[in-house]
Amino acid sequence: MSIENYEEWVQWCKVNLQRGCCVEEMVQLICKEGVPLNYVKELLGDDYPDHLDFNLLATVAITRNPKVKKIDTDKAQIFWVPHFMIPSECEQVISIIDSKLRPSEVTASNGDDLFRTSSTCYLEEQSHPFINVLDMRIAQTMGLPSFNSEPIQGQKYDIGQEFKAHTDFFNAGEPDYGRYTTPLGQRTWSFMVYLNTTPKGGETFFEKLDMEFSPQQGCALVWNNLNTLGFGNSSTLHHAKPVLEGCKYVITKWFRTRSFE
Ligand SMILES: O=C(O)CCC(=O)C(=O)O
Ligand SMILES: [Fe+2]
Repeated sequence: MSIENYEEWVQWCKVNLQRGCCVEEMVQLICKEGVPLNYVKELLGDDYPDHLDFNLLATVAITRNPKVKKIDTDKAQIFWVPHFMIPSECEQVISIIDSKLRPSEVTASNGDDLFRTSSTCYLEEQSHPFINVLDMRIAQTMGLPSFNSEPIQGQKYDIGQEFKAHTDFFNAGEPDYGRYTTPLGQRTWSFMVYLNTTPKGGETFFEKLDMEFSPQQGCALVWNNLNTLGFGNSSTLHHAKPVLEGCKYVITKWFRTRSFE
């Protein structure tokens, strides 16, 4: 082992493990200090979580499915799934969402009340037989187990409503990181389905890639929020642009690292 401050890192790991700190957050913080991953694994020994295989995560089934379109960029893994749901399925989910809606919340308030103005609801698997079918279809398409992913979330945007530029992963070092990542771990892949074709506006805009996607009924937009070291990929910054005409309905499912265990 030949990194600077080795003994200090050993102590730091010991103290923070004893304090019950989130190991994933520790891994990210040590990596951020420039310590290579193989040393981080050595420092944490048996406490290094085996489920953190981000290379495996980057090669899950959806990345190898010929019916899925890979978006042409080397900065992020983004996929477009045409006809993931048929129109009657979309209509059915829209009516379930309409019966459950409440205004959306953001995970950490940033002081901007207009940051996310859509309405939201959770669609737990047991809430409706079709939601269970959908949950399994999403997991199968991803090639990831659905347990330890978040329940499907439904959202509706009316005219003028949006979700300003944000990333879906949680930032290590931020005050609520531990709370958000316990017990499911970091967010990995985002799987979003457009339930209707919005006549104008409502595009999902990846500003760092200068790419945007218009809501098309039944199509899914899917992206990996992490890079192969497990860090949040800042190129996945995205903005759900304001709806200009009609409305927009989406469902989203976020997978988490602990689904690997
Ligand atoms: O509605 C969209 O286009 C994106 C939604 C989104 O980014 C989210 O819910 O995290
Ligand atoms: Fe998002």
